[in-house]
Amino acid sequence: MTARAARADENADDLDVEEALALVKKNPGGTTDTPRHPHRDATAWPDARAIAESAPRHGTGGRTGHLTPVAVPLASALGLTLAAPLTALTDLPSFDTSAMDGWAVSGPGPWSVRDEGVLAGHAAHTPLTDGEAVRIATGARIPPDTTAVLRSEHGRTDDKGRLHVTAATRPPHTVTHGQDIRPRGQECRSGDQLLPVGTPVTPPVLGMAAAAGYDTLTAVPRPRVDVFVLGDELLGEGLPHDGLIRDALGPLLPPWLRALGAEVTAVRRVGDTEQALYEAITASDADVVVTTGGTAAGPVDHVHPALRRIGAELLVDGVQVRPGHPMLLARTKDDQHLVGLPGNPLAAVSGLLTLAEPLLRTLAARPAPEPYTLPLRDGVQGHPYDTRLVPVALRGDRALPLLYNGPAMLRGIAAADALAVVPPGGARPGEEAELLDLPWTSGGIGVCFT
Ligand SMILES: Nc1nc2c(c(=O)[nH]1)N[C@H]1C(S)=C(S)[C@@H](COP(=O)(O)OP(=O)(O)OC[C@H]3O[C@@H](n4cnc5c(N)ncnc54)[C@H](O)[C@@H]3O)O[C@H]1N2
Ligand code: MOO
Repeated sequence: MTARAARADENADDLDVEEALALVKKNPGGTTDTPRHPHRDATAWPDARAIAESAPRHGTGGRTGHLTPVAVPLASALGLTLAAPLTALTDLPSFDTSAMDGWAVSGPGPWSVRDEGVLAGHAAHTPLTDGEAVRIATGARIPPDTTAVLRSEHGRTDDKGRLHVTAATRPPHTVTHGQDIRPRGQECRSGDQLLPVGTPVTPPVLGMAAAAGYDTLTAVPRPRVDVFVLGDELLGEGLPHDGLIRDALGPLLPPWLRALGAEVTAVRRVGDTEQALYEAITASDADVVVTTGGTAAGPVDHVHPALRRIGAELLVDGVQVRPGHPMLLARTKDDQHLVGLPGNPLAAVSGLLTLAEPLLRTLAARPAPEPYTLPLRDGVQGHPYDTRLVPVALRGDRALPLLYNGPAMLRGIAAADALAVVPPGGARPGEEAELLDLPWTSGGIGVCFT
């Protein structure tokens, strides 16, 4: 690795002095050589995720923890979860239907052909008599007493206008009873359950619901999220200057939250005072408040004091993960949670996936992604106590750890397909690592951001 690359691999996970000493000294308060975690109140990474996932079940959400279901027009329901079974409101097809363009025929041929044909979307036709045929389009209602549909490529009319079966049918020259007729109720009967509660609403679910007679779906709504971006040093546009830097999280968080199932109801810059933050949180009626910055112990880190003043219950106060260890989760009201993301941008992404993702998933009743692992192409340096989340690119069946993975850097994650979960102590080349997918790599950018 070049010196430049080594610098790019900087991780704020670089040990602080206290942590480094803890590795070489005996545990000061104990009798063994096992180092004690310097942030003993911090929650282990898997536990933090579990707490975030179950947090809404202890609020007003009740046992399931999800938001109260509502009737949602089909056009707005993509990505939601069904809160009532999708039960057919009609038989499908709702009438006997022609499966092909051709002729509806009655009895054995040859047939005399009626002058007027039958198109899709037209009401009942007069019954056919034995030996009669009528031109019919795919999807058109079958006239009563039709015995089969003869495909247009399997029939020809002679010079007297009589219809014959050509040799092309199998067996040749025959049309079997019921052929190319979709009988009413073939797919379902009115009242049949088509999809159970908990089904994610995908494009085919929308189509199925419309076909089955629905205009709205009973679904769990998207959790409403207010984003408060803290930091008087942040610029909304232009180049950094005079100690001011661009706000990277204002543009990053809203679409990512939407991809996690949220409706982003506000994105606001909040001044670096406890009062401003207190007012912003108490005025919010969102299901989830996400703050960025101000989680550590600096002179303008106001998240903890504001939460104390509100009387919020801290569910997670620091997590044993790098980057992002100062992240927090609080219950601000019975039906409102606050996720405090650290200000360093990759640390904020870590908090988003550790705390916001499971919290939003429960509120929206979305299914948990299937955990999966891949071998790491290169070894990854570990933190002595904490889990590391490291941006990786997926190349074939291996995960390639990316440089520029420090907490203040976005260059690695911007090129990544996933985050690898590296346990304390690190991972060797070829070792299997759990992967957290980024929503757009699995779902496609158009699907997940609508
Ligand atoms: N004494 C300690 N200092 C720090 C610790 C610690 O444990 N003890 N932890 C460090 C770690 S790790 C992180 S991460 C940060 C978390 O700090 P805060 O959440 O309080 O965030 P800020 O201090 O407000 O900002 C940190 C850093 O990030 C920049 N920032 C903030 N918001 C944005 C944004 N929207 N877009 C781009 N960059 C942003 C900010 O300018 C700072 O450079 O604390 C460490 N310190
Ligand atoms: O190292 Mo800190 O944990 O970036 O967030």
